[in-house]
This record gives sequence, structure tokens and C-alpha cells, in this order.
Amino acid sequence: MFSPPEPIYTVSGIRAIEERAKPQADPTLMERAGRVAAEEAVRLTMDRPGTVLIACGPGNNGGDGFVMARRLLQARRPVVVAFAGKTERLPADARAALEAWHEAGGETLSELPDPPAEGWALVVDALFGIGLQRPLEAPYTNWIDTLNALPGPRLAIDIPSGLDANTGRSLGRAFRATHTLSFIALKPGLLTLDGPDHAGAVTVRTLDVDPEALLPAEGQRLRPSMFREHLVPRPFNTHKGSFGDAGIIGGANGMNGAALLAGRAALKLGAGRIFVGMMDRDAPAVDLMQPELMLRAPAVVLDAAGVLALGPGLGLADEARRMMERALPLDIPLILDADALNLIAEDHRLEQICAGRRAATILTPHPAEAGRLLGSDAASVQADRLGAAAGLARRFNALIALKGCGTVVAAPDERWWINCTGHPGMATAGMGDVLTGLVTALIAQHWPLESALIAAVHLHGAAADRLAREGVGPIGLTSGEVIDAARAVFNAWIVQAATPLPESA
Ligand SMILES: NC(=O)C1=CN([C@@H]2O[C@H](COP(=O)(O)OP(=O)(O)OC[C@H]3O[C@@H](n4cnc5c(N)ncnc54)[C@H](OP(=O)(O)O)[C@@H]3O)[C@@H](O)[C@H]2O)[C@@H](O)CC1
Ligand SMILES: Nc1ncnc2c1ncn2[C@@H]1O[C@H](COP(=O)(O)OP(=O)(O)O)[C@@H](O)[C@H]1O
Ligand SMILES: [K+]
Repeated sequence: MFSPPEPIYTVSGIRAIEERAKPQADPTLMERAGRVAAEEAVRLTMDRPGTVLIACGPGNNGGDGFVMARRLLQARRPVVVAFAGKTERLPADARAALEAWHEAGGETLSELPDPPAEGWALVVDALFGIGLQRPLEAPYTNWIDTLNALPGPRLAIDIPSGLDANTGRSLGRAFRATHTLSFIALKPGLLTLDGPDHAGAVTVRTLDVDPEALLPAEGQRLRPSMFREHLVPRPFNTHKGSFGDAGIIGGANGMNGAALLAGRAALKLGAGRIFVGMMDRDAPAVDLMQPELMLRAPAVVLDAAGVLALGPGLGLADEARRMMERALPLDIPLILDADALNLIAEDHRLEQICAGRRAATILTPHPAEAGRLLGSDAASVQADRLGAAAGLARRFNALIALKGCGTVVAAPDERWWINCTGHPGMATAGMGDVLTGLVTALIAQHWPLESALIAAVHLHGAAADRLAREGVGPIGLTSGEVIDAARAVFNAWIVQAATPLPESA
């Protein structure tokens, strides 16, 4: 549960590590990669006798495949290699690996063979790794279509072919793996956008290289160990004033529910008092499902809150704009979501006030909101989620959570994290409002901003994962259900964090 965060590197980072590790590497990194890939194949086919198919490409990813094939053959495992490249154009290491494969008695086919009657025991994709340069075309797209149509386990070597290792975009076509064995360290593309749909279960083998000793981690996969120090039981001698006054402003006509969901999430994650400012003058005076929430006029909430979230159901009316004008200069932490972001995107003056704030700011855009803030669009944001999140963090001098599959959290000082909890059942109205409430509650309880944001993002997904395991969703999961599950997961984390490690650990 509290395993250390895992480093993530972009392609240039992995290349730099490789350069530094290579001179000392004996056996070579490719030899090590092929060996661990063969081990993984043996593991995946423990109860599946039969032939392993390895599709090898024109670069070093193909070289890994040749080493893997040789190792499997030496272990008396039937293996068939199809090579989609030209021997004379292979890089030196890969060419040596092909020669060693042939010397060991192996053969290469130039086309993908038909599967045997009993099917392949395992299909291995060693076509392209981190050297993919451009969208795939025929014949590679045909190879990948054929491989993707085969039943049984499918293992990608380093990264599924066709997936951009930096962005997670499928370039033209991408291999759909059930398992990915990635070398040295995680790459962002495995964890965000199209990555999780193509990578399956991801395992990292470092090849006996300590990446962080050679290059500081560029990013990290989000883990509870990163905020463990704040997961502490409450002292007995406390009162509601000890846990902060959270404000939520939103809930315009037709969108009352958004502000209430955020308020309920803040309440159930432990904020001391929650004031919800409803923009809709006809909104109910009390949330009958959650009467603990104090529904007040938005202007009253501005004065009462120690931390303020603006946006859930805020609307784009002039009143909402005026509310933003009053809130942005306040010297308290602000969480800006939904229409608060849309208002800033369409008003340069608001943008300037926001970027110049002295107190801390958190923005939680989904890709379309991020696109509006950047003056681009959702597609451009999705083409480079890390770049978009980092760009927003710099532009607004704020912490950013760019939501979606593999939420990217970015800080203004260039650090970034990718979250791997959550599932597509969360793609439902109101889910972002719940996240806003969770962040607000942790800040109200005096968590440092960065820890509050990464913890809330991780918790939000972990709560949805827990519900799915219990049969609540993934499809049809509701945002309200996630609030109760987040409370349960959060309290369980605190218990686990307080449990001392066994002596032997
Ligand atoms: N880093 C490490 O530490 C270690 C790395 N190792 C392994 O090496 C892999 C990286 O190898 P790599 O650099 O040779 O790149 P790779 O992915 O095989 O592809 C390059 C080839 O593909 C071609 N090509 C590219 N795009 C194309 C397209 N769209 N359509 C068609 N062709 C395209 C490109 O040709 P070109 O662009 O010049 O036409 C070139 O021939 C890495 O993922 C890992 O598996 C391990 O051995 C040990 C440790
Ligand atoms: N496919 C997915 N995988 C993981 N998380 C997802 C997925 N789809 C949505 N989410 C999460 O659900 C939330 C949706 O937020 P948002 O788009 O703002 O919804 P809304 O505006 O309806 O409240 C975000 O936290 C997002 O990261
Ligand atoms: K691959």
C-alpha cells in the first residue's frame, strides 16, 4: 500500500540513462532485456503449453525480441519469430542478436504465420519501442491488426508498438497487450490517454540499472506513500474549528447539484464547517439530504471561507463573473474548476488576476477546459497531456490536475505526477465536482496544497476502484456513491499508515 513512488521518464530521459548505463553493462542491456522478457513469457505460459510467437521490428525493440527468442529456445520452448525489417538496416546490437538467434538454430519468417490449431501460447510484440517516430503505416498496421485479433495473452516488449511513449497517443494503430514488460522505468505513455487501454498490466524490470542514480526522476507515479505523513489520526482534544471552514461557490440555476456534490464531498472528507454559496437565488435553503451543509448567499461564503472552491455549476452569467472578480484577489487558497475556468478562459483580465494571485491556486480542468485556458482545444491538450498540464502550471503559477484517463498533476516548478487509480465508470456527470470537494476538505484541514491535491486525486480514483471491486459499477457508478467510498478509503488509509511496519521490513 505504501510502496515508494515509481519514477517516470520520457524517451529522452530513458535514452540519457541508457547512455550512462551502457558502458558498464555486461551483459548488454539488450541481452538483459531479452532475458527478462523470456522469463516473463515463461511466467505467462505456465499453464499454456504450445508455441510462442514473437513479432520483431526493424530496431532495437526487435533486437530484444531476438534475444528473448534465443533464450526461450535454449529453455526448450517452441518459438516462432517473424521479422518485419531488413537485416542490413538493423542497429548493431539488434543485428548481433539476430545472428545469435540464427546460430542457436532459430529461423525468421518474413510474414506473420497462421496460428497453429491450438493457437499461440503467447503473442509477443517486439515491433517498435521508444524509437517510434511517426504514425504506423502498412505493412506494420496489418501486422498489428493481425496480432490484435489473436486470442490469448499478448505481451508487449517495453511499450505496445504504435503507442507514443511520451504522450500515450496511439499513432495510427497500436498493439493491444494484455501485459507490458517495460525496461528501466515507466514511460508516461503507458499511464495516460490511450496507454492503459493498450498496455494491460504493466511490469517494470530495471535491467539492474538504478535509473534515479543516473538521472533524477522526471515524473512520478502517484502513490499514497507520497502523502503518508499527513495520514494521521485526529488528536482527541479537537473541535470543528480545528478542521477548517471550507467554502464552495457554484450551483447556478439548473446546476444546483454540482455545488451540493462538492459540499457533500468536503463534508464527508472531514472539513469542519462547509458553506455552500448557491448562485441560484431560487435554490433550496437547505440540502435536505445533507442538512449539515450551510447554504448561504455566495457573498457570505466569500467572507466565511478559509479555503474556497469556485466553479461547480457556477455558470457563465455576469453575476458569476463578478463573483470571480471578488474571489480571485482573496488571500486564501482557491480551487478553480468547471465554469470558473471557463470564465477565466474568456476574460483576459480575470486570467491576469488569477495568474498574479499571491495565495495558492489549484486548477482542475478536464481536457476541454484546459484547451480553452490554453487558447487551443481538447484534441491539442490530449495530444500532449504532460505538456498541457505543465504549460498551465507555468502560465497560472498554480497546481494543475488535468483530469481524465491518467490524471496528470503538474506544479509550476516543472514537477509532475500521473495518477493510475480510477476507471471509465467515473466518466459521469458530477464526478469532477466530487474531486473539487475532496481537495477543498483536505486543504481546510491544513494539508499542504500539493499533498492535498495529489491525495485527493488518488483517493477519488481509489474510491471508485473499491466500489467497482464491490460490484458498484464501473458502469452506472454515481458521483454521490464515490463520496461515501472516499470517506471509507481515507479512514482505512489512516489506520494503515498508523500500523507499524513488521520488524523484518
Ligand atoms: N533504452 C534502453 O535502455 C534500452 C532499450 N532497449 C530496446 O530498444 C528499444 C528502442 O530501440 P530503437 O531506438 O532502435 O527504436 P525501436 O523502437 O526499435 O524503433 C526504431 C526503428 O523503427 C523505425 N521506425 C520508427 N517509427 C517507425 C514507423 N512509424 N514506421 C516504420 N518504421 C519506424 C526506425 O527507423 P527509421 O525511423 O529510421 O525509419 C528504426 O528502425 C526500446 O524500446 C527497448 O525495447 C533494450 O534493448 C535495452 C535497453
Ligand atoms: N476514463 C477515466 N479513467 C479514469 N478517471 C476518469 C475517467 N473518466 C473520468 N475520470 C475522472 O472523473 C472525473 C470527471 O471530472 P469532470 O470531467 O470534471 O466531470 P464533471 O464536470 O461532470 O464533474 C475526473 O476526476 C476524471 O479524472
Ligand atoms: K513493442
